[in-house]
Amino acid sequence: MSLQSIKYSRGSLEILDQLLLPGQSKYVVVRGVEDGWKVINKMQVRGAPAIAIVGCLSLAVEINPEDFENKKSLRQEIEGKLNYLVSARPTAVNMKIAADELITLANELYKDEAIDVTQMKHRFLDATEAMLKKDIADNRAIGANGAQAILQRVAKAGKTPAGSTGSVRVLTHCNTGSLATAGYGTALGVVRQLAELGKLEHVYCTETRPYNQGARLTAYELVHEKFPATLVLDSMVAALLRAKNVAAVVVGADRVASNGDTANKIGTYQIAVVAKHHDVPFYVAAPLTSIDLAIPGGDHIIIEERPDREMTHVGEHRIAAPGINCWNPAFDVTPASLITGIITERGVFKPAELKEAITKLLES
Ligand SMILES: CSC[C@H]1O[C@H](OP(=O)(O)O)[C@H](O)[C@@H]1O
Repeated sequence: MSLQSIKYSRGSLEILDQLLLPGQSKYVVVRGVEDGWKVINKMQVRGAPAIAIVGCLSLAVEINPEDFENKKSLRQEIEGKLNYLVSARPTAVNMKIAADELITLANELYKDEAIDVTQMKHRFLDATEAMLKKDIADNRAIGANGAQAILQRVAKAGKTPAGSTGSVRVLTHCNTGSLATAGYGTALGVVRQLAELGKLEHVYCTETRPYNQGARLTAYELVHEKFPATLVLDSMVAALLRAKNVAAVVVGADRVASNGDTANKIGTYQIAVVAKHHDVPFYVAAPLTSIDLAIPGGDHIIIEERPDREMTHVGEHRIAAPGINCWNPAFDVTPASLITGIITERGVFKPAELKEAITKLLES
């Protein structure tokens, strides 16, 4: 049983094939950008941060053995291949942000006359490899910030925590753990931190149809960690919040707009509506690399639509009547008005504060 979604050393990249989990734990070799695009598009690896890291590392393993004639050809290769990788899946912004940052780096290295083409390549490889450690560090900070925010919210609301130790029950959706990142996770990182503090009474995870990230991946992580956890159907969320004294909902994000509207796995929006109805705080956990200040609101986010077969079949077994039409958006947008706070590695922000706060952080 492995929770390591990405295995990398310079010149070698493998990803855990998440289409086979939980039945099989099998790694797939990624030899270059074409392989990287395919494993992302097929969702053998998925999760906004993991998509960006695997995409960029697939370019790293491709260019590592190559001897480029000059800096211009290397720069052109980097820009062209990164922009191609962005097309693998349109909704998560992390790959686009990583591509833009690495293209900017390549342009700076290209202009720096003190650096030759070999040094330029190695500086670029260093930058792509740094993403792995940074993501894990960011996730641990998200976990700490999120756990503190939830515990303070519960205490302030005067709600009786479920457990005698002041521990809380939380609900999460989809998979936002080690299998969606370089490790530890975002929303599941908050769950891990609550557990490390001895404050996790119980965690509920939704199955998250049709890819079943919750039933197949989050449940896999929670069992691996031996957390007190229960799988629920997507259709059970209203009954759960009514009956089980859930203190907070914490989910991930694929793209957060500058006003706080958030695109996340399909089903997130209706969970937020139900949480509002039951006065349960609803948190989004996301690194700054998931925040897109270039767009004003959620209506500007492209929502990926996936193949009908992902709905009509479970593996090779057909579960829907042949001939029925399907609508299979992979994400929906939760309006900022339904979001209590956006948990990042640099702090927890109300949606209305987000743009100004992140702008200041990025400027500093
Ligand atoms: C930290 S993962 C963020 C996000 O990505 C997942 O989508 P997918 O499984 O389609 O890649 C899900 O929306 C998670 O919340």
